[in-house]
Order: sequence, then C-alpha cells, then structure tokens
Amino acid sequence: MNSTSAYAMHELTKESRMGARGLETSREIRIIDLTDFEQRKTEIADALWQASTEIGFFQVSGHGIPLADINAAFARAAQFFALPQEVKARYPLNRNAGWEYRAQIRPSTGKPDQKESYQVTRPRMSGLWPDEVTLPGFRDEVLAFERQCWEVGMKLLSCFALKMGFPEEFFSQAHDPSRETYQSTLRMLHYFALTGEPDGPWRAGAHTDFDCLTLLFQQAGQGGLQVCPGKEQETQSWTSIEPLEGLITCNIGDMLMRWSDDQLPSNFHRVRSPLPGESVDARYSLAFFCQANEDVLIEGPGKKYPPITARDYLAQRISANFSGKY
Ligand SMILES: O=C(O)CCC(=O)C(=O)O
Ligand SMILES: [Fe+2]
Repeated sequence: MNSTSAYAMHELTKESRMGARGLETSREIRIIDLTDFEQRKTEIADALWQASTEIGFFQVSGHGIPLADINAAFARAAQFFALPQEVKARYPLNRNAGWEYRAQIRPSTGKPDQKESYQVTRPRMSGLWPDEVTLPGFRDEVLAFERQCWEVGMKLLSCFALKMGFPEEFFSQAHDPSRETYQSTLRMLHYFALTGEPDGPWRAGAHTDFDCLTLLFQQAGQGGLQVCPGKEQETQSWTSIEPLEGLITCNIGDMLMRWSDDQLPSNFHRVRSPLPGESVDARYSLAFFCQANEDVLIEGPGKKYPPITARDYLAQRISANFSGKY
C-alpha cells in the first residue's frame, strides 16, 4: 500500500468506528462575530484558531449573508425537492454535481442516509439545472447564494492562512471560482418526514467532511445536528447544535486537517432521527463545502504528509461513500 492509500484507509477506519449512539454531552458552542472583519481580522483569526483547536467547531454571526437570503435559499431547496422524482432524475449526481436519492452510504453506519440532496459545483452543471419553465429564477438565485457562501468561507480561510503562516490570499487563490478546476460545492439537503418508526437512529451517519471548511445552515425547529470533535473521538460523546436563526455552524474538514499538518482537527458530525415526542416533519439543511480547486497541491507548512492534489484527495473520499463512483 502506498502512503496515499494508507492515509485514506486511516481516515476510513477512523470513520467506521463512529457509528454507535455514544453519549450526549453539552460543550461550549463558541459564536464568533465577524462584524467589521477587515478592522478586526487579527482578533477574529485568534478567536477562530482557538475555537478550532480547543473545541473543534464554532459558529459565526455577523457574516454578511442577510437572513432573508438564507431563508430564500431554503425556499429554493424545498421547491427543488418538491419536483416529481422523474424530473429530479434528469439531473443525476456525478462528481458532486446533481441529485441523489438515498444514495450516500456512510462508512460509519453502512446504511444510506435518510435523505436526498442536490449539489451545485459550478463548472460541472451542464444539463443539471431545472429549466426556467420548471423553476423560474432558480439557477441565478442559487448561484448568487453559492457566491455569498464562498465569500464567508474565504474570509474564514484567510484567517486560518494567517495563522498557518501562508499569505492571506492563499486559500481564496486555491478556491478560485473563475477556473474550470473549481470544485467547491453548495449542497441542499432534504431529510424525509417520518411516516412511522425511524429507519435507524441516524438521518445522516457520523462522518467528517472531505473538504477544508464546511458552512452549515439549519432552520429553526429542524434540529438534529450533533458534533463530536475529532480529537475527542475516543470519547464518542456528542453535542447537539440547536438551530439559531442566521448563525452558520462551521466544521473543519479533512482537507484542512491534512493541509495544517493536523493542527486543525476535522470534526465528526451526524444528524440524528427524531426521538419520540419530537417533530417528524421533513428537515432541510444547506451546506457549503470549501474544496480547493482540482489542480491545487495540498502540502502543509511542516510538510508532514506527501503532497497530493485536491482532485485525488476528493476522489478517494467520494468513491468510499458512493459505491466506488467518482
Ligand atoms: O444536514 C446537516 O445538518 C448535515 C449535513 C452534512 O453533514 C453533510 O452533508 O456533510
Ligand atoms: Fe458533513
């Protein structure tokens, strides 16, 4: 086994141990305010670094995406998922673009997540947009929201770049949306309403994300997200993140963990099924995955791991989740 596949195997083994219910515990959920970002950048970078290394996840406020735009993006997601199955089936998922239905099998559970999702990866959307008759304005509005998410993601990553000793623009150049190699992804998710007993304890099985950084939006009354910081994975104790309007919950992903020579631990999370007495309605969420462009080389400041392109890195991880497909 070469060192690249040994590394991938290590991450998958780590994940396959995380499927148990475990314990629930409350942890500090640090909220970092990004208001006046340019003037406060040093202080914000310190706060982000501390939250990421001490706790392993954080939320941001004052990020500049108006609540109305977040709500509009949720409305767009609901509109898309309400399309008939045969219409959605015209946009099949391929390489993080398009629609999948109960197709993501997590190594932690060996079962499909109880969801469907639609993913937008800018350069790969040919033939995958509903047309203007089916969903007028959908494409432009979703792309505008994707751009707003990118702006926030790059602000946060510029702070991590400073702390890692890279130039401030390092990560926005690595996630350049004007290039064909761009592969950051906006994902809309729809977890099905329960009609009887839940099909297992998880709507989405425990996992870390493959990317550098994930921005996650939840809607009021539609909780279920739980996190267990990667560095505490042995404890298997999970903390619920209740949805709070306008806040973005942020996870460090495996790509940034590797890029930071493991200084920034990626963050296990899962979505649990409703418990008796909780709402059985559908749950919608939105996730933006900052994934460096395909041709970018991932190499940490201390060169702890051999360099790997972001394309090869993602391909390995995606094929482990979608039955060998990439
Ligand atoms: O729906 C959520 O809250 C989490 C989604 C998620 O973790 C993912 O898609 O990677
Ligand atoms: Fe995730």
